[in-house]
Amino acid sequence: MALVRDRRQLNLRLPLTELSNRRPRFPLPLPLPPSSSAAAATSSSTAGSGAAGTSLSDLESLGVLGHGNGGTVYKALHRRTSAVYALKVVQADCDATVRRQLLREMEILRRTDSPHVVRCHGIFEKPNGDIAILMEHMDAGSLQTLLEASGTFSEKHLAAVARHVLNGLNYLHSHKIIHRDIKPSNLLVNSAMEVKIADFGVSKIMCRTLDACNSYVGTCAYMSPERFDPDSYGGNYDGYAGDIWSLGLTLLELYLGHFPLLGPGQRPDWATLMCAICFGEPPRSPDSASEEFRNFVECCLQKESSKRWTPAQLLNHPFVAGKDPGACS
Ligand SMILES: Nc1ncnc2c1ncn2[C@@H]1O[C@H](COP(=O)(O)OP(=O)(O)OP(=O)(O)O)[C@@H](O)[C@H]1O
Repeated sequence: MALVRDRRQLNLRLPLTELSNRRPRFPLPLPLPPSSSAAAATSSSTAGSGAAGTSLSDLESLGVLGHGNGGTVYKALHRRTSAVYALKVVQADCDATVRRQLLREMEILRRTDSPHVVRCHGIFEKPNGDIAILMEHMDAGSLQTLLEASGTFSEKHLAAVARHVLNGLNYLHSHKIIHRDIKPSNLLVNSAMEVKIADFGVSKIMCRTLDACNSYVGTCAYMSPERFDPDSYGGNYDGYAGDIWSLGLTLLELYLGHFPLLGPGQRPDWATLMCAICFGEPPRSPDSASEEFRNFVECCLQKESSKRWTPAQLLNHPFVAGKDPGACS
């Protein structure tokens, strides 16, 4: 687990292109997510009070769930209903990169309504300009924290994890959204052991089916070869297939208990990762894994992006298909 901790301490996230210093105001009124459950809260340009009657002042902080690049996520109690939420607060004076990620995240959360994607219940702007995103609380942490606690995942557990994430990716991709940062810490888990996709700060909404998707953003360790080195792969690439590569690496990491492209204890750095991803053979499951799991991982970790299976195809793969469709307990 030391490796995992080491890796998290390194800045493997690639910077977004800096915006100009001119800071646009957030577009108001802030959009509501489409879900009916969004009625739990709404947004406003003033004190965050909305049509459904919920305001930020109805929420009480129960503590900090974590800190991200741009903000702090609080566990928040809705006093009237006793419902518990996660409230992500990004300060008004955040830098341009964080602001841009926040706008992306807000836009995607506004569009998504799926049981496999962390649900947004409202977006508020506080009077001081801070932005607060009210989300469903995923009370069992992330796959990263579960991995650190358990060491490795069983194949049965992994099949359930894979099914949940594939359903989420199937939903996102069918809505032309590419996540671009699938990794254990962005896959959140609740006490029903449902796994949901979170953190859309570097995601992209494709305007047309064949849009190029060559922005160099995300966490480089989980990047597909064609994203890491687009020139060698003809420039543009299929970003949807990039999410599948990241999923394959994630599942293999959960199986092995360490990041698959590096040996246990090996310190990750940019050059090592670059060589492993672009010049090495894709990582494969060890002999101890079942044939089904080995083949599933191989279907995800194809260097040639066109050979990677789609989420719909993978949902029919024997590793996940036909098994207990329940949660990943
Ligand atoms: N809906 C949620 N329920 C429970 N915990 C959450 C929720 N959303 C985020 N968290 C936790 O809060 C912490 C910060 O999350 P946030 O999305 O701000 O950043 P991050 O994904 O960790 O990092 P970065 O901003 O660098 O991508 C993480 O530890 C995450 O697990």
